[in-house]
Amino acid sequence: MSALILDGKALAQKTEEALSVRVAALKEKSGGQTPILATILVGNDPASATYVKMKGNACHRIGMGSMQVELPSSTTTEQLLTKIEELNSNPNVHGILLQHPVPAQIEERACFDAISLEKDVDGVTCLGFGRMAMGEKAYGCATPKGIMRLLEAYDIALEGKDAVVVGRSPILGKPMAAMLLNANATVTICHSRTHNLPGHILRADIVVGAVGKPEFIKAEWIKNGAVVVDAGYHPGGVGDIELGPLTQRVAAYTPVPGGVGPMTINTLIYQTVDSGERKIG
Ligand SMILES: Nc1nc2c(c(=O)[nH]1)N[C@@H](CN(C=O)c1ccc(C(=O)N[C@@H](CCC(=O)O)C(=O)O)cc1)CN2
Repeated sequence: MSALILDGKALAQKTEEALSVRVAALKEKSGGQTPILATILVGNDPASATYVKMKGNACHRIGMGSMQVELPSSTTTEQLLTKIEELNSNPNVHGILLQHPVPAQIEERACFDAISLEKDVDGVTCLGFGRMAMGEKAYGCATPKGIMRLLEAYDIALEGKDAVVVGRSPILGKPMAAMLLNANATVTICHSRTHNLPGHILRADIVVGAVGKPEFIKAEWIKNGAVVVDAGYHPGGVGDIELGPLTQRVAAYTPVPGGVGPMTINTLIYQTVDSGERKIG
């Protein structure tokens, strides 16, 4: 059996074409206004700098504006909150992205939650999470929402399926589980204290690797015919799941790179275009 490749890179590229059309229409209608995403990078973590740059490039490709805010590693929570408030009240800004992680002295949760709901296009606020989990309108958290969009594009059935999410972080594992539950999957969340992790994963029709540890989830723990989603990306181009032997015996899988990562950025800009249309259009 040869598995279906859930190609996030191709889907993101295709979606960008449609987003460019929407941005151009908005620009025409408003006499030149486009949605604008404000990105905030605190400190000098090279990976974070790369991701923020990739987000700015994606905005540029679809003709949308971006505003890059760069703050030093010594930034305090209060200083960051002041900057977020400034962006909340700037009518030209339609989405705000605070790149995670921030330096240790900053209360990241307080800063995420300071982002106004209408500009929370990265889906990181408690309010947005709560609304999403309750089935109310809110922008989804970028990576899990990107995964849901990818599964939908490839017609992967979720209803009644056993889904196991490995990882419980606030911007990945927890919202992923809530989104799968909203799609009527039967969801198990596994984490560092889970007993018999292989046993849980072996039952899964859908496995989501969201632990942030290279090849932590072993191929032998995954049953034949499962759908494998890997949200990890580590040096050497490996994810959280040991993929190699699986490609011949699972139903579908996300490649690393080129699977979940591009959908994270695509979902961020997709939701910023939505936000821009609400304000400008
Ligand atoms: N505020 C946020 N912070 C972080 C998020 C997030 O969604 N919101 N996610 C991650 C990092 N991340 C985006 O910020 C991200 C990671 C990886 C990729 C990606 O496209 N990776 C490529 C490979 C990388 C490359 O080509 O250099 C891939 O998988 O194909 C995009 C976004 C943590 N922080």
